[in-house]
Amino acid sequence: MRTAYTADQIRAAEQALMARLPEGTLMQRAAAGLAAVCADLLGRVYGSRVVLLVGSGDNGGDALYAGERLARRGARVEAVLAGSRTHEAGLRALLDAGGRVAEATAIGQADLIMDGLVGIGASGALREPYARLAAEANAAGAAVVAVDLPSGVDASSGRVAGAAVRARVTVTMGAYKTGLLVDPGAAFAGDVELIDIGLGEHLPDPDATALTGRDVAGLIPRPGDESDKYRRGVLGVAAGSDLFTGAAVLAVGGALRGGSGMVRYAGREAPVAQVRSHWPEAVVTLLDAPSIEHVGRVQAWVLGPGLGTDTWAHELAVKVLASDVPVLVDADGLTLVARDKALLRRTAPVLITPHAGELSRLIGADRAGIEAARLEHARRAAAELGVTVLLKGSTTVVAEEGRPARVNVSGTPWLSTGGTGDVLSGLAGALLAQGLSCYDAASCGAYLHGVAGRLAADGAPLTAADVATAIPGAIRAVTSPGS
Ligand SMILES: NC(=O)C1=CN([C@@H]2O[C@H](COP(=O)(O)OP(=O)(O)OC[C@H]3O[C@@H](n4cnc5c(N)ncnc54)[C@H](O)[C@@H]3O)[C@@H](O)[C@H]2O)[C@@H](O)CC1
Ligand SMILES: Nc1ncnc2c1ncn2[C@@H]1O[C@H](COP(=O)(O)OP(=O)(O)O)[C@@H](O)[C@H]1O
Ligand SMILES: [K+]
Repeated sequence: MRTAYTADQIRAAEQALMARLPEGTLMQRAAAGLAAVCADLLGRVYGSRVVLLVGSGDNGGDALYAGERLARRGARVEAVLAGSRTHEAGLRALLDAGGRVAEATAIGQADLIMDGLVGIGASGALREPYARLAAEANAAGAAVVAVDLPSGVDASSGRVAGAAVRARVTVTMGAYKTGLLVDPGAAFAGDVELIDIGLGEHLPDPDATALTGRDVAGLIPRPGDESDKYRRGVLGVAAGSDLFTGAAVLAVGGALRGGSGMVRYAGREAPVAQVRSHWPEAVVTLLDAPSIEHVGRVQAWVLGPGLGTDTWAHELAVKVLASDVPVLVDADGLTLVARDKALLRRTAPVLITPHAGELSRLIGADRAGIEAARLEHARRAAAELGVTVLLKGSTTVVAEEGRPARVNVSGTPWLSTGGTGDVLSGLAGALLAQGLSCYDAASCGAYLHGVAGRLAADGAPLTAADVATAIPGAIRAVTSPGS
């Protein structure tokens, strides 16, 4: 599991560690790791041109000491001093090693640019001349290596309030910062290399985590010798309408690949006909009234994809949410509960799976604001609504009160096509039906959905149905990697 921390958490851990070490030790560890990554990127250090963008704090200090190391190996290292102050000892070390101070025009000549403008000490949007230097570095065409995090990205949230450095690689010190895992920040970070500076035992519980394939493999159930279809969990799907039949087909498609023992589909005439013809495996109930009385026992429900928002759909939502099993609410189900939030007050768990637009209706925030601060809004929704939230988008965030947010980056932008969300709701619902908590079902579902998206796309457009088809391959990839 990748663990990530806020700037305050990192700072506190650093202070605890620093108190036990001779002054400057941590910065030398950071600089050594940073110089090694830069040397790798350069291939040949001797004769290469390296430009350091140096801010007034210790982030600039890291850059200067790393620059010193590269200069000692024969690189031509130039420091652009952006702040009103400069880390003095670092600058002296660089100059002693043959580096020099240069104007910003040097940026255009660089083979590699090191962004040491600001790190975890930053506050607010980049000020001048930092913002201009960030833009020049982005325009230069050289590989940009961000020190600790790309300047302009908020370490704790991933917010980008103005100009920001777009890094090829970010060399982060001691531990991941939450803002490196969450968009928009994550998109600026490039590949993130973690340098161990010994913070380990001083770190508190993480602010956010990201599951790895191995974590997912450890969490998802596998059938045992004694399994039967009922014991493996039965999922109910209440989705689709006469207008939107595809959503029902896709949600059931995702559900059938998610490992539950059985999928029961309940709906109106048109989606029932479609689900029957696509999925002989599903047990289908044609509802002549909005009731789940005759559907049979299930261990969890998926409610909402393509369901419509009319009175009939509302009545069905009321019945599903009145059940005593976990319910995943998606799409039109979210519109229904946004109108009538009392529906969410139930004793069994609720997992909601909105995209930013759907979440905006639920918590009265605007969509762009949610996309700019995904973590904050997912957490706020979890707290206000008392549910687990899976916020979809370029980075998926799973938030639940009292637990670190889980961030998922296994996906691909090819997933941004109609219907993939319906597949996700079926898949995550199937995991709920197998007994996973909302938190685990959401984060494992998002992870597998992302991997399935990658497998389905393989560099070209995909359809939502392709994603559903690729789910078993994704499960195989995490449970038996290399096979
Ligand atoms: N303290 C240590 O021993 C270690 C520090 N480390 C490095 O030190 C960094 C933190 O250093 P600092 O606490 O000195 O802080 P930073 O170097 O991140 O930035 C603080 C400086 O930037 C200025 N600043 C803040 N926001 C700004 C903005 N929006 N626009 C322009 N200027 C802005 C401030 O005036 C301040 O002078 C870490 O990110 C990491 O790179 C690491 O080397 C690990 C060890
Ligand atoms: N840029 C992106 N990168 C990775 N995944 C994405 C991106 N955009 C969307 N997705 C994923 O694609 C799916 C889209 O779901 P959703 O918005 O509900 O679409 P629909 O309602 O058409 O099914 C979600 O799982 C989301 O996280
Ligand atoms: K930086």
